[in-house]
Amino acid sequence: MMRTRPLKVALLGCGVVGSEVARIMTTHADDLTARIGAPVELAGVAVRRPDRVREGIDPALVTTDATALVKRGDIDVVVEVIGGIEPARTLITTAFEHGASVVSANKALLAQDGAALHAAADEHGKDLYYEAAVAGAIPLIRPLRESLAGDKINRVMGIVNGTTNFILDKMDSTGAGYQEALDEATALGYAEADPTADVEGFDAAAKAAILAGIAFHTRVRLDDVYREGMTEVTAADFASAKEMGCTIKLLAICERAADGASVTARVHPAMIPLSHPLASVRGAYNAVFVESDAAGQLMFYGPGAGGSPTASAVLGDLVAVCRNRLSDATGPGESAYAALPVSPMGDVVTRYHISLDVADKPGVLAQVATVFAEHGVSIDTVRQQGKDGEASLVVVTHRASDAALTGTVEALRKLDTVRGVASIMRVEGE
Ligand SMILES: NC(=O)C1=CN([C@@H]2O[C@H](COP(=O)(O)OP(=O)(O)OC[C@H]3O[C@@H](n4cnc5c(N)ncnc54)[C@H](O)[C@@H]3O)[C@@H](O)[C@H]2O)C=CC1
Ligand SMILES: N[C@@H](CC=O)C(=O)O
Ligand code: NA
Repeated sequence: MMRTRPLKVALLGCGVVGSEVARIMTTHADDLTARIGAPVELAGVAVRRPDRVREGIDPALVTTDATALVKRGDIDVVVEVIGGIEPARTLITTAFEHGASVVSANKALLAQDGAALHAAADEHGKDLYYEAAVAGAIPLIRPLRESLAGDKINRVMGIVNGTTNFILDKMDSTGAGYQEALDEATALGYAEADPTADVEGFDAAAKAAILAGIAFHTRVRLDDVYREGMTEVTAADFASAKEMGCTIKLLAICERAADGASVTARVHPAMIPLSHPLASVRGAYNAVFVESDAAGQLMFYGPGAGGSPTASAVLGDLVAVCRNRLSDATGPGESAYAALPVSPMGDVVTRYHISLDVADKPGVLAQVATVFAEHGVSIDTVRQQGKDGEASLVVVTHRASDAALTGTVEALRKLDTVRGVASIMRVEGE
């Protein structure tokens, strides 16, 4: 049954993502009408700089008063793509209060205040959808929230930040410098307004918090996620990785503990075997592995950043929310019933690659091996090579807890024969 009265959409932000959302809404108008069951029209576009020309957008729709737009009372769906915490948070809750549902791409806000925003949506009987917030164009939120709702998810691991994957890929494959690769990613529209969010791991950590919350039916906030960025990754690290038959990726890893009684969420650079599918993820692409009891291992892959890919996810949510509005229904809200504790990073068990600068003299290797043994960390391989009268000692461990590894490294630093700890990197994907 086709409705003729259009559903009204308010677009907040017309930047990299918002401008693509507006473009697709226009170019795909007929298809959207057929798929939704009613026309959908842009009722207003909130911007910061009204003087800029926005191709394909009626200037009469452009306003700098986003608050007045969300308060109109006749808006069906607010699409929030301005980013940041405020005024986005207030605009979203105001939208719910004035009868609108919300589609957002704002992972920073959802990781920080997702529970409160879901509560506001529930209070007003409205939808809050955010497929675009994690892994760009890749359908991941809805499969986790809906398709796998009958399964028990145990692990979500992968590359969820396009900017850093673009940089690491450039550094590894072309020898490009860090800043050069970051500048290119920014020019291509991949990076956050402040790229520190990308390179210091905050963006990936926000996404990890969102993924863990949905996968484990537990509230996980940004502060619960262990976070390391990729700014310390060096050409020497890539060389070490190559010697191991690995490359380096910034990974988000969310896991249910073996006893199922707790969960962990972490973001950090890691060595990945070249034989692992994640090793071949290029540019700003993302790839995420999901492991669950019944489905086994699933892989999701696609563009993780960029205006058009992200707009694809926003439009998918817009169609779903519009359909819900027409049938006076809402989709699934927050599910946090399991309320599992989030364990600290020290409880995480994985493998480690440690590079030490040591004195090249008898007994050093035995000393180092004893420290590992004293902390219960089993050594898998050791490689030593002379370096200017000293030596470089590379140790790869078997699986050990992060707490045991931290204690080992602290003890190694105290040895007179250890000149320094050149690098520590986790080894994943084996
Ligand atoms: N760029 C990407 O590849 C992706 C971005 N996102 C998220 O989408 C959101 C938007 O990102 P981008 O489009 O890349 O950022 P952007 O900076 O290109 O666009 C944001 C726009 O919002 C405008 N704006 C800021 N405050 C405003 C206000 N109070 N009222 C009206 N307009 C305002 C800015 O002037 C800017 O034009 C962010 O939350 C980001 O994390 C999510 C996935 C991918
Ligand atoms: N800056 C983000 C944009 C998409 O979420 C990224 O690089 O992944
Ligand atoms: Na997505």
